[in-house]
Amino acid sequence: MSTTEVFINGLGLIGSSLARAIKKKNEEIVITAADKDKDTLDYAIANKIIDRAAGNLAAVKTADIIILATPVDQIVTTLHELSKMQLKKDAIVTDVGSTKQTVLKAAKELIQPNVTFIGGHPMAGSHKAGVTAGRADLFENAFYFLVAPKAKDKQIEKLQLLLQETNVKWFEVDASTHDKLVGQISHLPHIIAATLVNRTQDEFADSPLGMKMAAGGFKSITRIASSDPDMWSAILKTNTTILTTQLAKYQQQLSEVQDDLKNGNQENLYNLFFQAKNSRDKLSNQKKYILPDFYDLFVNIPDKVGAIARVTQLLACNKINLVNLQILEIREEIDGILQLTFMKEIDYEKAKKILSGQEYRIVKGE
Ligand SMILES: NC(=O)C1=CN([C@@H]2O[C@H](COP(=O)(O)OP(=O)(O)OC[C@H]3O[C@@H](n4cnc5c(N)ncnc54)[C@H](O)[C@@H]3O)[C@@H](O)[C@H]2O)C=CC1
Ligand SMILES: O=C(O)C(=O)Cc1ccc(O)cc1
Repeated sequence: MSTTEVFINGLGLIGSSLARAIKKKNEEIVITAADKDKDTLDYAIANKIIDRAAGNLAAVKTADIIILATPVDQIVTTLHELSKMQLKKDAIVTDVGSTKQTVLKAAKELIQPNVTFIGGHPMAGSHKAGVTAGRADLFENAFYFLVAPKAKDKQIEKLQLLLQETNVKWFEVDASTHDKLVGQISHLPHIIAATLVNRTQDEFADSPLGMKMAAGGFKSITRIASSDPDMWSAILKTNTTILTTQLAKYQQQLSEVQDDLKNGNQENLYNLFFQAKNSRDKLSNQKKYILPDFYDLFVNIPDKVGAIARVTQLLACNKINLVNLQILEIREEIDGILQLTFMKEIDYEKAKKILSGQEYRIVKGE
């Protein structure tokens, strides 16, 4: 039997996590990937996440399974491009985009004989992005939507077998139901988190200390505001009608709270929190389908040339695997704060010990 070939377009958090899961189960499957970012492909080759890096879509021609894992507007563009290319007989094209109606509409152009489109959407991820944040167990126990009006059972099973190592819970649904559901539980919360952060920032425009005093509650409700703007603006663009309605209903609830406050309606205000607590407590009691933890360490960086390079060098020399690095504050003549993100607690602990033994001060994460 010939080796299965997989082509992945977009090797960020989701694309690379799927690649890792595929390789974990079947090392012999050949994975070719394309990404607009060359460093991403270099990293993936160096870390054996994929076998071949492609400069364009040409290699899709020999692929048995094509996975589209770019921001959702780019998935639509790629589907238009694929519809003009000759794909392999019996090829399966799938995607991981967060909206499905727009994607399914574009996929209708894939009318080649024996080519099947299966819309997909894993309901797990993170506010972290990029190939370095991906992991084989990212989707463990998460729901994975399938929207496949034209696919036969055999083809769906083929995709499920390829992604078996992800250990997801498959859930077949139609595109419109999908977009309404994720609009309410995922897209609307991202809009609320982003607007809350911006509103609060505006409120404290003249007193930056206010924002710095934010406590646990503000941080947990706004965690997802750290998500990638490219990805989220693309999601909103492809779920506009549904989100407009959902936002209007949400605004209505906010207005009711405002009225209750103005009128001193304590009973309504009590019920607001009582009902919400009941529903939210039930959610917490469900089995944990949630995101894997990352470990963030915040380090004060002296205002010296090469100080950041020395941190990464120290970590590399001690074989500490860093998944993300972000400069949080850097102003002239003021020390900067570097946010170092680790996937494993052991890496985080080692880094903390090594850096605090040097000239660095751990400012958060102790
Ligand atoms: N991040 C999350 O939690 C989840 C994201 N999704 C969906 O998965 C898709 C990918 O998201 P992530 O992996 O999180 O984003 P990401 O930003 O980590 O990765 C996207 C990758 O696509 C590449 N890319 C962008 N435009 C491209 C183009 N035109 N051609 C080739 N490569 C291109 C980027 O360089 C990047 O490596 C999106 O459609 C998103 O809606 C689905 C479930 C969860
Ligand atoms: O980080 C979070 O809380 C998420 O909500 C992850 C996520 C982001 C986008 C999706 O389409 C599905 C899941």
